[in-house]
Parts: sequence; C-alpha cells; structure tokens
Amino acid sequence: MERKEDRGVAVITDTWLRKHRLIYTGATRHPFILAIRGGSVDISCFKRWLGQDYIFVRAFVPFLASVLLKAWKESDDSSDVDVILGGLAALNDEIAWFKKEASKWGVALDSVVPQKSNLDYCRFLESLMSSDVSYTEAVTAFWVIEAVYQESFAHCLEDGSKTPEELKETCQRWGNDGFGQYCCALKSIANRQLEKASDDVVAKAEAILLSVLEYEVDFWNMSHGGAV
Ligand SMILES: Cc1ncc(CO)c(N)n1
Repeated sequence: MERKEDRGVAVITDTWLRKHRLIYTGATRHPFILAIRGGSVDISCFKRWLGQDYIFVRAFVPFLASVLLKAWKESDDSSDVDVILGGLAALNDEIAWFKKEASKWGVALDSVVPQKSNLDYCRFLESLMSSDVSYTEAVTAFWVIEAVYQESFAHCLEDGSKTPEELKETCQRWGNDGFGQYCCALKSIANRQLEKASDDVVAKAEAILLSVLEYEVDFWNMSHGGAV
C-alpha cells in the first residue's frame, strides 16, 4: 500500500510527534530508561517500577476492553477488532509475566501501594472508558500508551546499550519487533480515524496525546521513590 508520506501528505500523528517532540522525548528517553540502557540502574528503582506497573496493567485491561467495544461499534474496518483483541490476549500473558517477574525479584504484588501518579493515570484511563469519548480519541490514547513503552524499551536493546542481562527480558517484552509492528498497526488505525474525524475530535485527541505523555513521564518518575 502506498504510504501517505510518500505522497507528501502530512500524517496527523507524525505532525503531532514533531510538534510535541520535547515531551515525547521526555517520555521515551526518561532517566530511568537511560539508566537501564547505561547499565547503572538501581535495582530498587526497577522493583518499584515493576510493582507500580502491575497495578497500571490491571487497570489497562478494562480500558482496552472499552476500546474493543468502541471499535466494534464505530469502526468501518473489522480488522481493528482483531488488532485490539490481540492486544488483550497479550495483556493476559503480560499479567502472568508480571507475577513471575515479581516473584523472581521478591516483590509482593499484593502489598504494593499504588502511588499518586499511578492512581492519577488510572483515573485518566477510566475517564477515557466513558461512552462520551469517541473511538478515535480512545484509540489515539491506546496507541500513545503502547508506543511510549515500545520506544523506551527498544532503546535499551539497541547496539551499544549496556542493559544488565537480568533486565533484558523486561526490555524484550515491549522492545521486540512484534510489539513494534503492533504499535505501527495501532498508529495507522489512529491516523485513519483522525483523517475522517471532526476538528473538535482531532483537537480532543491531541490533548489526550499530550496528557498521556505527561502521565508517562510522571509514571517513570515514580521509580525514583521520593514523591508519593
Ligand atoms: C505506565 C505504562 N504505560 C504503558 C504501558 C504499556 O503497556 C505500561 N505497561 N505501563
């Protein structure tokens, strides 16, 4: 298929990423990720992130289910449902993986207390589950949420990275090529929806993208401990 870029037509999501490059880089090249990549990460930070992310991922399940429902109702392309269903299936594996990884590091998932940034982010996800939020807005959020992790962890696996051996599996989880292709599929869905959306919906989706990036930065910040 001919790509929009090849015809010199601007793709909305690419325009946004250029426009908001600073905050995007803040989310995908956070000091926590750079510390993993550089091999200097403090394992207690990693464990803190692991416990908090498990809580987030559990809240991500109903969010994804709401996106699936919206795709089924609002999308003209039935393959969207297949892509999102694949994401839900992967989340099922991911939850099992968190339990295994947590036991490996001695993190008791049941007693992890969600920190404020996590609760705020989960509440934001919940607000996006409302039926007042269009499929276009919800799928834009979904794409950005996944893309930040994909870009962050793929960076830890690039040539020249010094990621500790025991953290490579975590980085592979989101940094592998299959996950990269899945993010590309989500991005094209978002673009296709945005192309035909009203200016009002496009503006709301851009605001959602910015909010997601801010929540992601705050989420990585929790790994330092400090602010609760
Ligand atoms: C905070 C956060 N953002 C994105 C993802 C990707 O699924 C995740 N697991 N956690």
